[in-house]
Amino acid sequence: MTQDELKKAAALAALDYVPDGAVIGVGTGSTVNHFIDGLAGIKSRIAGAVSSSEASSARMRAYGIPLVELTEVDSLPVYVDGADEIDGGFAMIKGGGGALTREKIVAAVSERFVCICDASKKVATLGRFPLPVEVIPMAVRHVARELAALGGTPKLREGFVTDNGNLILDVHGLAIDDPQAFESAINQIVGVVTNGLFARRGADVLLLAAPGGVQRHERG
Ligand SMILES: O=C(CO)[C@H](O)[C@H](O)COP(=O)(O)O
Repeated sequence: MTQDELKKAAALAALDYVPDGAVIGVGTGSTVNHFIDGLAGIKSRIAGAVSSSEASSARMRAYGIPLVELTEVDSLPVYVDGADEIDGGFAMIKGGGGALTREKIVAAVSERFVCICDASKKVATLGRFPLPVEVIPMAVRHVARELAALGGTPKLREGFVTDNGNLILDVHGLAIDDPQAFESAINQIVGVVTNGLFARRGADVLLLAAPGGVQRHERG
C-alpha cells in the first residue's frame, strides 16, 4: 500500500467515531482530506462541522457539509485530525500544513481527539519532524533567537502566511524528551502565537494505518 492509501484507511476508520446528530471538529491536511471525502457520504447524519482551516472549510463547503463557527458551540464531542509525529504518550507534533493555531483551538474544546495517521508518523521521541511555531511577523527574529537558545535551529517557512496572517518558524534538530514542558517553554516566548506541540492536550484515540490494517489505540 502507498502512504496515501494508508492515510485513507486511517481516515475512513475515523468515521466510526462520528456521533449521529453531532457537530464535530475537523482538522487539516492530506489525511483529513480523505476523512472529509468520507464524511460527505454521511453528511445527513451530522449537524455540521467546525473547521480548523480555510482549506478544510473549502473542501467541506464543496460537499455541502454544513459549517459551524466555533463561537456558536460550547464543546464538540469529537475532533478528527492528522499529525506529523505522535509518540507513545499520544503527544504530537502538528502544523506541517500550517494550521496549528486553529487546530489547537478546536482541539481544546473537543471531548475526544481522534488522531488519524499512517504508521510512519509513530515515533519514540518527537522532534525529527521540524516543530512548527506560529509567530507574529514583527517578532520573528526575536522568537528565532529564543528558539535557538532552547536548542533548536529555526528556519522561516519561506513564502508562507498562516490563515491568521502570521509567519511559521520550523524548528529543526530537536529531540523532545518532555513534550509538555517544552510546549510550555515555547509558549512563554513573547511573539509566539502557538507551537505545534500538542502534548498538554494530546490525542485520546490513535488510528494508525499499517499494511496489515488499521490499529485502534486508546490513551491510557
Ligand atoms: O497538522 C497538520 C496541518 O497543520 C496536519 O495534521 C499534519 O501536517 C499531517 O498532515 P498530513 O495528513 O498531510 O500528513
